[in-house]
Amino acid sequence: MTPAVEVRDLSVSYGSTRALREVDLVVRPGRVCGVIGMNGSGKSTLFKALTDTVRPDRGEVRILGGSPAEARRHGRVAYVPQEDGIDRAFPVDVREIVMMGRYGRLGPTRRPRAADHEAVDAALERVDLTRLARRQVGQLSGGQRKRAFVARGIAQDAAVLLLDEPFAGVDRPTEAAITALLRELAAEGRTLLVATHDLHGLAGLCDEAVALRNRVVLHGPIEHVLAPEHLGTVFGLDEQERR
Ligand SMILES: Nc1ncnc2c1ncn2[C@@H]1O[C@H](COP(=O)(O)OP(=O)(O)OP(=O)(O)O)[C@@H](O)[C@H]1O
Repeated sequence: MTPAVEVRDLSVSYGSTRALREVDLVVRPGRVCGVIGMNGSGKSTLFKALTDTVRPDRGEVRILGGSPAEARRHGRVAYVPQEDGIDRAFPVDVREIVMMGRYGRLGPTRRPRAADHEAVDAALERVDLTRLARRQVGQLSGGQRKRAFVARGIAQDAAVLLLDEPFAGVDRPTEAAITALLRELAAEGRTLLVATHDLHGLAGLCDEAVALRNRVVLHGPIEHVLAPEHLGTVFGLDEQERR
């Protein structure tokens, strides 16, 4: 089976800062993989490599067997940001955010067709935001905004979703609702990578996890990575103790 995500010997730097070194990672379709590590451990850089927004020093990245540029062009990969990067004062509503997931499919007129509107309606329904479809994005709660961006990925029909801190700032019921939704997406065969520095909530969401400290320090089933004896490896406590 072609892996959903395949990273071989990937190294990325920003000037003299080596953000990722010699990373190998294979994630099969339909899996939810946590990408865990402290601030600065390279999680965002890995996502940038998967979305073709950073140039690696060396190594190879494949999304469903193709290059990240192809995956991006065909809308196979969607990014669900932690902070949405949209000015809260910017006049855009939930429906328009979700419609952005269809942009890659719109013709030269950029005018959405019936199929695009239907896909947006279905995505809104799925994340339970139908009733807030015309709400300005600046007037949403953090949890609602996250769901709007997950809906954008659903409308895009992306096979691979990259989620940045999906539980940051959301309450427990919202966390449970987001977890259930993400598990459903995985059950449909989509692949999810979930970046976080917080281990909370991962056990119920992820099948597996990779721990980064600018390189892969651990990768395996979620219960293995979260085992108490591995926390030192995941967070680098073993190195601190040796100092
Ligand atoms: N544009 C940039 N220019 C220079 N250095 C950068 C840039 N982006 C990231 N870095 C550095 O690369 C390393 C990895 O950063 P990255 O953002 O990938 O980590 P992260 O795990 O996503 O962190 P966080 O949890 O804080 O978001 C860090 O040392 C960071 O300071």
